[in-house]
Amino acid sequence: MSAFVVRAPASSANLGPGFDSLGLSVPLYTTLTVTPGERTEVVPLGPELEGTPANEDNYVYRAMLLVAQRTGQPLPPARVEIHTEVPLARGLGSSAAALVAGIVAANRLLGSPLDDHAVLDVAAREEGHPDNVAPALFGGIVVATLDKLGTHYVRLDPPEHLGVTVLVPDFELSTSKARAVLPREYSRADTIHALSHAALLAAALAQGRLDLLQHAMQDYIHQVWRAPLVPGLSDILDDAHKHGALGAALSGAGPTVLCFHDQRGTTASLHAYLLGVMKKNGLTGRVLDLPIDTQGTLVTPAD
Ligand SMILES: Nc1ncnc2c1ncn2[C@@H]1O[C@H](COP(=O)(O)OP(=O)(O)O)[C@@H](O)[C@H]1O
Ligand SMILES: N[C@@H](CCOP(=O)(O)O)C(=O)O
Repeated sequence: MSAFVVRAPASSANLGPGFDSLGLSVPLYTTLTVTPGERTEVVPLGPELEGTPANEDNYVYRAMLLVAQRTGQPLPPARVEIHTEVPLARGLGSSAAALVAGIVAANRLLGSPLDDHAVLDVAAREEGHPDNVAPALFGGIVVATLDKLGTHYVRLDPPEHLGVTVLVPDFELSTSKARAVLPREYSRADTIHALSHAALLAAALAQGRLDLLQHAMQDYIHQVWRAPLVPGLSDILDDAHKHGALGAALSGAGPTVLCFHDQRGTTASLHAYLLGVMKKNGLTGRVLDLPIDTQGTLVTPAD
């Protein structure tokens, strides 16, 4: 088998009330160059991956082994070079991109015994929720569930003109730490609020109802609990729409914050506002405008 490249995108999960069930992909990529050979080598490259293990403990390699376990076939030896543009532990799904890329690479090495749905199921079970891995695999916006019966999903093409602005602070927040602050139980009122807003948000995204996003993205399931971990988040959720955002949410478990914008307009005032909130809170970071990635994970021949 010749060498090949797997490219998996970053993702922004939850989008407010779609906790563990709704996400979209953005064009920042984790790339694996896989060269079948005599022995296994894991080679993390570039500054973002400094400190990640260069051996079989690497998260990408552990993801590859999941396919061997699922199929009962041993993983053929290969050199796996890993590069990523996704900032780690910022709420942009770096672990999901690494997981999906590893699973897709191993599946390819084994002659593709798993179809796309099975790849998603392996990834979602490992991650524990499907809202990052589904858009990382399929691109676009994905609504997904994971339960005892498996993983189910609907992929949506992004509405025309819908763009994303992300504020990526210069500090890490691990997903496990940001999950640990969530309550174990929710009131009936908060549950109904979340269900109705997540359903409205999915329908609004499906029909391109950009006018509904600001309202539909209201959430009391996770953002209120995580706000103390992300200085400035509450201000942005309350006020970003006054500066041109169509809606705002904590991206995944944070600390990145996502705003939607209309690509036909300018985001200059939104950028100035977001940078100002960061400065007011003594933080540094960057603001990026990104389209929504529609390709998901791609496999191509290596040069
Ligand atoms: N390309 C990669 N190679 C190896 N490990 C990775 C890679 N991307 C992410 N990881 C692992 O995932 C961790 C971040 O995962 P997580 O806390 O879920 O944050 P997020 O997925 O939001 O970036 C990193 O600290 C690292 O251990
Ligand atoms: N639904 C999860 C999403 C975590 O996303 P990540 O990009 O922070 O890994 C959660 O909110 O915990």
